[in-house]
Amino acid sequence: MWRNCVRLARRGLGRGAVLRPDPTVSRCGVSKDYALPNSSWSQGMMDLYSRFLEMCKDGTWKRIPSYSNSVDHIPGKAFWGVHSKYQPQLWQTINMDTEGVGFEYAMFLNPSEKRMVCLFQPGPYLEGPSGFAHGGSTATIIDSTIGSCATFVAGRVMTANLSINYRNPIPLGSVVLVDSKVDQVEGRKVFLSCHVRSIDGQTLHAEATALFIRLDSTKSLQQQMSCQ
Ligand SMILES: CCCCC/C=C\C/C=C\C/C=C\C/C=C\CCCC(=O)SCCNC(=O)CCNC(=O)[C@H](O)C(C)(C)COP(=O)(O)OP(=O)(O)OC[C@H]1O[C@@H](n2cnc3c(N)ncnc32)[C@H](O)[C@@H]1OP(=O)(O)O
Repeated sequence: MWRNCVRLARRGLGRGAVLRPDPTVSRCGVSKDYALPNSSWSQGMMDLYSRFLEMCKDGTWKRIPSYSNSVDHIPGKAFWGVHSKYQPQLWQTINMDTEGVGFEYAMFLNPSEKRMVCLFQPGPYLEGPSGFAHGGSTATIIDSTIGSCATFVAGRVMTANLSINYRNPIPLGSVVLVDSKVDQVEGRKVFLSCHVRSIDGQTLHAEATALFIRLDSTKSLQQQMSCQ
């Protein structure tokens, strides 16, 4: 909002002027795709990213952009925009304006396999044990990847259960592949699983299972979340 105001001011609009939204600016800030290469990405991250981009060419995989103001870019049934106050600013959690310090990532969807992968390079702000990623940051990237996969098949979902086994710590600055897939859909329940591996596939860092519940369309998100 503050950045919107600054922009309007820069466009020379004073008090009383009719304010038309700048299409490049959302309610929540300037639209920016955070899941694009930047100078903090290691060669390993770049190589993996290029490999997935290559696999996008025949349509098997799709790159998922990441804006902090909307999740409506996830293909499929996703649509969150109706709940204005609670419109998810999901990626605010993981998108940081300083490159390289937090979550550097890119997601790719394989629609026919109902599979979402995330290339993830954790930065120094995510430190838990000295030199390694905090388990909570690993949980966040797993939840975000699995959640995006669940969103693709079921639309508006929330995590009901997330179970993670941490097998090997993730060194800060390394690159791992978070690989998630839908195992089963039963009514409103979406069961998924996920593996986090080093890019050479030799190290299993974590494995997870999750249950996501599609939100009841007859209830508002506010009712469902018991707030207001
Ligand atoms: C401010 C809004 C921001 C929301 C952001 C969320 C998503 C972002 C948007 C798009 C997604 C894009 C990408 C996704 C990326 C990341 C996702 C992050 C998601 C989160 O970070 S999200 C925060 C943590 N998450 C919670 O804060 C949930 C708190 N919770 C609840 O809000 C309710 O609990 C809810 C809605 C889950 C269910 O409530 P409900 O009323 O709709 O459904 P109900 O309780 O009737 O359950 C129906 C059937 O599921 C079974 N069931 C339910 N829970 C179970 C469990 N834990 N274990 C085993 N079975 C379970 C029941 O037993 C019944 O089964 P049956 O039908 O067989 O009887």
